[in-house]
Order: sequence, then structure tokens, then C-alpha cells
Amino acid sequence: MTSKKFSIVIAGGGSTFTPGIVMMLLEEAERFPLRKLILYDNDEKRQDILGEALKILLKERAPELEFIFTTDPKVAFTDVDFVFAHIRVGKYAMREQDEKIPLKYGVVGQETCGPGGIAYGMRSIKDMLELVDYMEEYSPEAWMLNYSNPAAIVAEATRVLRPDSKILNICDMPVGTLRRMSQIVNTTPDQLEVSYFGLNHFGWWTSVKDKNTGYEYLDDIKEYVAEHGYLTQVEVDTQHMDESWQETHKKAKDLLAIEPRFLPNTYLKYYFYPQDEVEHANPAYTRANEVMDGREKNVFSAAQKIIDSGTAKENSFEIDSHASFIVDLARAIAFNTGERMLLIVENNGAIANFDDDAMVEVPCIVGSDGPEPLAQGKIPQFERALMLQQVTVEKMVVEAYIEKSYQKMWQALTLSKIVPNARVAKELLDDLIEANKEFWPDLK
Ligand SMILES: NC(=O)c1ccc[n+]([C@@H]2O[C@H](COP(=O)([O-])OP(=O)(O)OC[C@H]3O[C@@H](n4cnc5c(N)ncnc54)[C@H](O)[C@@H]3O)[C@@H](O)[C@H]2O)c1
Ligand SMILES: O=P(O)(O)OC[C@H]1O[C@H](O[C@H]2[C@H](O)[C@@H](O)[C@@H](O)O[C@@H]2CO)[C@H](O)[C@@H](O)[C@@H]1O
Ligand SMILES: [Mn+2]
Repeated sequence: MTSKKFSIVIAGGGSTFTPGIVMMLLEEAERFPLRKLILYDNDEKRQDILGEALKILLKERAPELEFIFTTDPKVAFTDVDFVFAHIRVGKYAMREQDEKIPLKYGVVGQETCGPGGIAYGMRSIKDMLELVDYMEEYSPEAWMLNYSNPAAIVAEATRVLRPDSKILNICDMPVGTLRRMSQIVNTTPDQLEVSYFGLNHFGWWTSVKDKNTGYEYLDDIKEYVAEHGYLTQVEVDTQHMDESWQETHKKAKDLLAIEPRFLPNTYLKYYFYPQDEVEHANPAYTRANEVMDGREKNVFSAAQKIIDSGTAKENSFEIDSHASFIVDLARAIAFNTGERMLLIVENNGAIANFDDDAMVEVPCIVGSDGPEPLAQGKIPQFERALMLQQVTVEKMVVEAYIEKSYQKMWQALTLSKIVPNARVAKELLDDLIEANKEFWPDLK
């Protein structure tokens, strides 16, 4: 048990994931003791519901923990060791637009991929920079562990616009898939050591080894995935019980078919089989609606029950697998543990034949000075060409933000593997500009 106790602000305190993360922090109190926990959000009404419920729960389970929830950045970011950032600019109402507008043009509508991700990225940059600036103004020694999506564009924007900031960009898709892989080979995720390369939501596993014996499980897992995808006997993700996510895990088999050398990140399905996504999509009811009717409703009604009953003894929130590794990451920084984790970092040669200034997702050794990427060698031309196209889209969105450039945003949409041609890209862009006029810079 360490003596040091930490102070964390969760930026995006009204997030549907906040209660699960708080429950996980309570669970991990031995390994990562807290002295202060702050929720910060720019939507007071939304955050207050979770804040009031968590105040009751924490009084009962961690009375010694200082807990506040606020919309005042100075209060939120002062005297903190870590900023856990998971904001969703525009909330689910805008995710719904990101997913539905492209479908009007027969194009995949998705939270972080294609036109939906591009729109979400353009919406997120200003708010993310604001969080970084608050952190550096009020707690200059703090680290930001950023979950906020679209992680690829957010990571690129902070690389360009806040190059010296202490930000770790993370994604739990590979963490969730590793849980599935560990089940497939009848071990536990902590026993597996991976090699992986790609961009966020756009990558491949090249090795999945047993940490102790060095046994390479890649072929064993591929044999299973070729038949079942990543669908496992026991569901490992409370978040992914919905049919749409089950379909996604099953689709991994078709992704393996196009690239049999490596194991795929499930997000590749939007780039390789967009027609299947559009065919099966319901333009009137997308993933955003599922979450609004599911997770969002469940989390806020659980909170209301706690408030109404005045106790969390009967009702409570569920611990969320969603952010279990966020503590490992914070501990790696705090205690220089040298944890090996996938992070989204500047390439700088980790992928030998890819741009140094690309934000890539690779295994890193994490210590007090941050991540050290592990060399993944040269990648094949097939993946290299796909990644260059996608990373250029991500870079052009950030350039379009900086230059307020309509032309660059049109080019970014046109370049996306998911958008069929420049005419659809322009129609999409004009529609997205209208839907995002409250959030995007005025593009000229
Ligand atoms: N990196 C990953 O693998 C991963 C996994 C899960 C979720 N996420 C991301 O985490 C984020 C939260 O997800 P959610 O579904 O809980 O969203 P949510 O809409 O439930 O919560 C987001 C919260 O952020 C707040 N917010 C928006 N802009 C803000 C700003 N400028 N300052 C402070 N607060 C602000 C909103 O008011 C809202 O309360 C999203 O970006 C989501 O994509 C990422
Ligand atoms: O459709 P949603 O909002 O439920 O999920 C979208 C997010 O999906 C991934 O995160 C998952 C993760 O893969 C899973 O293992 C579990 O931890 O839940 C997470 C949240 O659902 C993806 O990595 C995120 O970027 C997406 O936002
Ligand atoms: Mn992710």
C-alpha cells in the first residue's frame, strides 16, 4: 500500500462512464489511493444528477475521500495529479447527427469513423484544448489521461497545437478485444503480451504471446476468429450486449479474411465493408439511440434512485470494465511501473516505414516520464497505404480546424475510404456544417 494519495478530476463528469470509473477507483483504492475526486462538466444539470448520487455513495463507502462536483474550471483543475478526460462535445444528440446524416447519402454513419468521426473531431478540438489549458494553468504538474473521442483526431490536434503537454491518449477497444482473445485461449488478459500497429480504431495485432512461456497464440486465435469472429462463449463486455456490438465482434472473421496475417481491430469493418454497414443500418435508429435508450437511461435512472432513496446501499452503479486499465496507466505514471500498454503516440520510428509525425497506436512502456513506444518494425504495403490515407484524413481535419478551411474539410471527407466521391463529400459537408454550426469554426 503506497502512502501517497492522489487527486483526480474527471472532465466530463456527466459522462455515462463516470459512475463506472468511480466504482472502479473505489475497487482499486489499495493500488491507487485517492485523497480528492472532482467531477467537472460544462453541463451543470447533467452532472449534478451523477454528482449528487455519487456524493451519497462515497459518503457511505469512502467517507474520508474529498469529493466535489463543479462547473468552475479553477475549482476543478486546481491541486490535481491527474485529469481523466472523457468529454463528448455535443453529447448524444450530436452523436445521433454524426451517425444519421451520412446515412442520408448512403454512407456509413459511425461515432468515430468516416464522416461521423470527422464531424465529431472538428467539434472536439476547441474543447479539448480548453481542458489542456485549464490543466496547465491550475495544475502544471498534472497528466491528462484522455479517453475523449475521436481519439485519433484529438490526439493529432493536441500533437500539433499542444506538443509539449502531458497527455496520454487511450482507447479501450484493444483492451476489450484482448479480454476476448484471452477467453479464446483460456487464459487471462494479464498473461498476454501483444505486438500491435495502426492508428486509433484502425489497427492489427501481429503477435499475442503468453508472458511466461513465450508461446505465440496468434494462429490459435486466428483459427477461432475465422469461424466465430471475436464472439466468445461468455460475454466480456457489459457495454457490448446490444446486437449491433455482437454483430461487430462477429464481423472480425470477414476482416481476417482480407488480411489473414494479423488479427484485426473491429473498427476496420467500417472501412472494408461499408456497404454491409449501410445495408443493415436503420437510418431512424442508430447506435446513439441504442445508448440513449440503454446506458444513458440506465446510468441516470440508477443515479436518481440513489438520490430518491438517500442511500446507495440497495441501488448502486456497476463497476465498468470500460476503464479498468486507466488505473494501471495512472499508476505507471505515478510509480514509474514500466507497464506495457497500447497508447496513441507520435510514431517517431516505432513503425519504421511510416511517417514520424503520425499519431499511431502501438505498445508502449509507460513510466513517470510518459510512454516509450516499442519498435514494431516495418509494416506491409497494404496496411501502410490504408493507414497513410486514414492518417492524412485525420491530419487534414486538424488543418481545416486551424485554417478554418472549407476546402481542406472537403478534401478530408473526399479522402476518407468510407466516402464514395467528391460530390457526396461536398453534400455531406454542407449538411454537417448546418448541423454543427454551434460547434465548428466558420469554414471559409
Ligand atoms: N477512448 C475510448 O476507447 C473510449 C471508450 C468509451 C468512451 N469514450 C469517449 O468518452 C467520452 C464520454 O462518453 P459518454 O458516452 O459517457 O458521453 P456522455 O455524453 O454521456 O458524457 C460526456 C460528458 O462530457 C460533457 N462535456 C462536453 N463538452 C465538455 C466540455 N467542453 N467540458 C466539460 N464537459 C464537457 C457533457 O456535458 C457530458 O456530460 C466520449 O468522447 C466517448 O466517445 C472513449
Ligand atoms: O457504442 P458505445 O458508446 O457503447 O461504445 C463506443 C465505444 O466503444 C469502444 O469502447 C468500448 C470498449 O471497446 C469495450 O471493451 C468496453 O470497455 O466499453 C467501451 C465503451 O463502450 C471504443 O474503444 C470507444 O472509442 C467507443 O467510444
Ligand atoms: Mn476507442
